[in-house]
Amino acid sequence: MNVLAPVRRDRVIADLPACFRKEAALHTHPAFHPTVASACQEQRTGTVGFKISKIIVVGDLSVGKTCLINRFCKDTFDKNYKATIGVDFEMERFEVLGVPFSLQLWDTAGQERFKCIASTYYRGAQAIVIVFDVNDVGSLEHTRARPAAGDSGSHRQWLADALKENDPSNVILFLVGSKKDLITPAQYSLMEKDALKVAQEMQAEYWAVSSLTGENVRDFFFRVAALTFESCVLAELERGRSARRIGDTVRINSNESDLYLSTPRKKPKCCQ
Ligand SMILES: Nc1nc2c(ncn2[C@@H]2O[C@H](COP(=O)(O)OP(=O)(O)OP(=O)(O)O)[C@@H](O)[C@H]2O)c(=O)[nH]1
Ligand SMILES: [Mg+2]
Repeated sequence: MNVLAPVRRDRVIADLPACFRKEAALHTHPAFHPTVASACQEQRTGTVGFKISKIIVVGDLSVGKTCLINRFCKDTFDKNYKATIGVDFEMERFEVLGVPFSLQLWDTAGQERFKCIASTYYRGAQAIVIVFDVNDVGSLEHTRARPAAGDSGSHRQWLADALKENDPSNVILFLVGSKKDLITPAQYSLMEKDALKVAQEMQAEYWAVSSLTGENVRDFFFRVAALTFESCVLAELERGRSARRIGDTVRINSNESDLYLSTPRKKPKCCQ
């Protein structure tokens, strides 16, 4: 796809999309960070408009990573399982607060035998999306390294593996429960308690989606685009400032409603 193609009208983000659950959100601000909003208004976003941000999507085999990307990018759904071999990617262009912003969505293989190919593409991600199936508690356990009691065998450790190739303090994380259409509301509420705990431990933002019905898919990717954009602009501004004031400490993001972004990410327990 030509990255210079015009931005589709339905990829224009003028307001910060809301989080899914405030208990596990990257932040709960009602609007874009004021510094980001004014930088965009004054066209001081530096190279952000020319960059392509890499988003990697990881998780167990058959949890629905490919379907999630296809629902958003192509508005299609295939009920037949076709394993991803290695990796695949889709490009999506947005316009956020008037600034062009491109995301490269990397769809990786969940199957163990293709994982070594896929993991070579993990490097340089701005955001990591870790997908599990809300109907399969094992796939939630496999998102982090620590095995559940009594769970034996190989553990895929999606978070730890993806973080190994990236700077944990500069990457934003999303934990996504898929196939929400296959679970009853009662079962879902029970499962969500565990998922929120895992998301909090990872310092990830939690979402639950269905690629079959499309529920929350567009809202989720808009939130990914908006938060990745916000973090890119803040990083760009910080770089500009520190270049001008070498030796000065510049703190541009401090507010109590930031649940995760104002504190550097600790190494997750699973990596210790
Ligand atoms: N009911 C339902 N089925 C889904 C949903 N998402 C995916 N599936 C089905 O789950 C199976 C696996 O989906 P994929 O998207 O191929 O899974 P994947 O995570 O990409 O798998 P790998 O490429 O092997 O890692 C397919 O049969 C899909 O039709 C969903 O939201 N609802
Ligand atoms: Mg796939």
